[in-house]
Amino acid sequence: MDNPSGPAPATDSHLPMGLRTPLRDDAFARSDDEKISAISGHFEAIMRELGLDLTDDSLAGTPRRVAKMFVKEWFKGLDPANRPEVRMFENRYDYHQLLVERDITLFSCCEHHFVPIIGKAHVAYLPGEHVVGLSKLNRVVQYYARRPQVQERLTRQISEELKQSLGTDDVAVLIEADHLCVMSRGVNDTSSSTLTSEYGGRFATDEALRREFLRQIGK
Ligand SMILES: Nc1nc2c(ncn2[C@@H]2O[C@H](COP(=O)(O)OP(=O)(O)OP(=O)(O)O)[C@@H](O)[C@H]2O)c(=O)[nH]1
Ligand SMILES: [Zn+2]
Repeated sequence: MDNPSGPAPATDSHLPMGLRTPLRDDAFARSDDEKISAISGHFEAIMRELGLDLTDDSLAGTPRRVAKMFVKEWFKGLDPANRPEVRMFENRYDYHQLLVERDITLFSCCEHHFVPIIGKAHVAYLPGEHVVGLSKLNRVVQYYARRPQVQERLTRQISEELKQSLGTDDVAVLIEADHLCVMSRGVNDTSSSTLTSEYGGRFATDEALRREFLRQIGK
């Protein structure tokens, strides 16, 4: 959704300072279409500098394609207008055991190199008086993944959002991901992967519960 110019809610104002994605105050002063036009021009300059011929049929549309991909797909989680609404339902089933949403597809982008981070997120919580629609767990993961990220902050942002939305500290998040910046350049290591986790409430204190979560996600 485009933001008209004017004050917009600051991204992550609901999160503690240290967990917020660093953004300028005027981050949403321009509409998505204005950003796509500007980024397209900047990316065209990069391609020119690399010596590419922008009159080539196959390359001509690339600057705009990349700009659109950045604004509308890869980085759409920067815009608070895209923050998913997480509605809770009364726990009529009286279900209070572990609920695990595992193997959530995760596409993110390394904020140091602007190349993909690809992996899976596993999240769990202990339902109290309310339960959440399952897809909302996936949506929360996707919202925070679709930003320039480091895996540690992504893990904690998802955990904090779920604690607030679900109204409980009993939340677990584990992310396993491959960083293309490690695989395709620099150390060029294609076999290592990165695991991060955050355990809140009873997951932090109850080792048996944590073990059960890890067993259920196959760890
Ligand atoms: N902690 C953390 N580091 C990350 C993540 N993604 C990438 N990095 C690291 O960020 C670091 C950036 O370090 P620099 O030394 O400035 O960059 P570089 O010269 O490209 O480093 P090399 O990758 O070692 O070639 C690298 O070590 C990356 O592996 C992440 O999600 N979390
Ligand atoms: Zn990187």
